[in-house]
Amino acid sequence: MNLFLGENCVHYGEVVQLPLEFLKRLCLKIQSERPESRCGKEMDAFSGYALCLPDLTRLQTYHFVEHRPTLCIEIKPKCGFLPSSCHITKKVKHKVCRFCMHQHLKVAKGKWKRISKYCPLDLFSGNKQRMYFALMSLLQETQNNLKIFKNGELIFGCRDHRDCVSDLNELAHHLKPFFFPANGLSSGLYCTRTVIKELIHALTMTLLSSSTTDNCRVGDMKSVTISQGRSYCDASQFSKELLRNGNHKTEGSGLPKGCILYKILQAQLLDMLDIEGLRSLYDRVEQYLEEFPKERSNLEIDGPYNETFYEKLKDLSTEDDGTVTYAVTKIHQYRVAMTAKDCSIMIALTPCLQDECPEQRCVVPTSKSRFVYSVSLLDLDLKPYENIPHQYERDSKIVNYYLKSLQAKEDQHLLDFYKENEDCTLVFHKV
Ligand SMILES: O=P(O)(O)O[C@@H]1[C@@H](OP(=O)(O)O)[C@H](OP(=O)(O)O)[C@H](O)[C@H](OP(=O)(O)O)[C@H]1OP(=O)(O)O
Ligand SMILES: Nc1ncnc2c1ncn2[C@@H]1O[C@H](COP(=O)(O)OP(=O)(O)OP(=O)(O)O)[C@@H](O)[C@H]1O
Repeated sequence: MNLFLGENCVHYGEVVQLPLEFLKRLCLKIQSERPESRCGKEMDAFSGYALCLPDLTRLQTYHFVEHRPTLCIEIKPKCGFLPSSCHITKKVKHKVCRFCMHQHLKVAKGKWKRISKYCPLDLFSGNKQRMYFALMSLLQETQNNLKIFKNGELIFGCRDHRDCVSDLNELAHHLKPFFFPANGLSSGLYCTRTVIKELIHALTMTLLSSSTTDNCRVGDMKSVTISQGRSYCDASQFSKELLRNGNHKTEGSGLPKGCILYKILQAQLLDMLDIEGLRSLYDRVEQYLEEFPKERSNLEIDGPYNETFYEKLKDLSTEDDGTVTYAVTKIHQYRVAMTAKDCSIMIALTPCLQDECPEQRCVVPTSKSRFVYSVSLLDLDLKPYENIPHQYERDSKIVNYYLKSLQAKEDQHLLDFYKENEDCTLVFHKV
């Protein structure tokens, strides 16, 4: 993932050995504090090893600001494009993004109370207006897509599904000293709006800023284009609003090459066949492994995830020659894409003075303040090969449920229409 996303934002951490007794106690402690939906997960307490990562809620670049107050915004942006694969069987997948469809199922299952107005395609559009709408929607309905930390402590967003702190006035109160250090802003609605606007501006700037100094190889790969697919989602509230106002063109200004959203999107786009196209390739590999189980390591299903592995990912052709090699390459690419679709961005911001920090590209100016920032990525462990059948089932569940709720909504509209027009409805009965 480092080669796709750049070493500046990827932290491998350090493998550390820990006493088994300590790990066992830690495991028990964590298990009792897990949100209900994650109780099925278990920490590996028997390996004796752990991964020690830096605290990514803190600034990762400049150490002279180490003791200053820090804000960190964690965003889990999810999948930022509409698939265009010819293997797709349900047309709706070309028009409505996975996140927006999934919202309906999540609300029905009780994972979240309300449908979010956030649409990843707005965030990944590179269009500042659409990005503003996306970030504002995240602030209004954080779900598990937005968290804000102050000095390493969670002050906004969900700790778990029952414990969701998302009072914008309270957030503005926390943010005011960062964005308006000299005060001068009265409190109340105006203040909240102004402070939140400043936060969104700072986030947009960091998400669009390009890093030129890392070893990211996105440029090495032929970039995967999304021109075949549309750049907006039919379910996005932003697009609907535009259409309602008679504007039929949803703009996507495009992302600057090298910015974090561009890199994540490029990695996501390695999913070129969609899970519907991938499923049969998975079956091909499974069948082969049944016959030749020892080949598993030669096919590098479980790594090592090194340069050779990375080189293989560069083959973007989608012409199936019927070989196991082709199937394995597409599976590897899919796993990288899925990882990029589920990772989180940590943006750390620390105030800095006018004459501090010579490298302007690491500074984001706001109306009354100035911040040094660092961008890091979390949750980059490659999604397992074994997940593929599960992904396939989940995909069809999401799409089917969405279609069902769409149909129910249409039926309701029709019913309401008939009710409203009851007086003048002529009904013919067969005699
Ligand atoms: O499939 P999705 O899009 O629901 O993503 C899952 C996430 O749900 P989300 O939609 O973000 O609320 C899900 O997030 P939560 O646990 O619900 O916060 C996990 O990140 C899951 O990954 P893994 O199986 O734990 O490795 C994610 O599963 P993968 O599909 O990435 O394996
Ligand atoms: N290095 C870090 N620095 C700061 N915060 C972190 C770091 N790692 C994780 N977190 C916080 O913890 C949350 C959960 O982390 P993560 O998603 O990596 O756990 P996980 O691997 O999904 O856990 P599990 O699968 O055991 O439930 C993140 O969303 C983030 O808020």
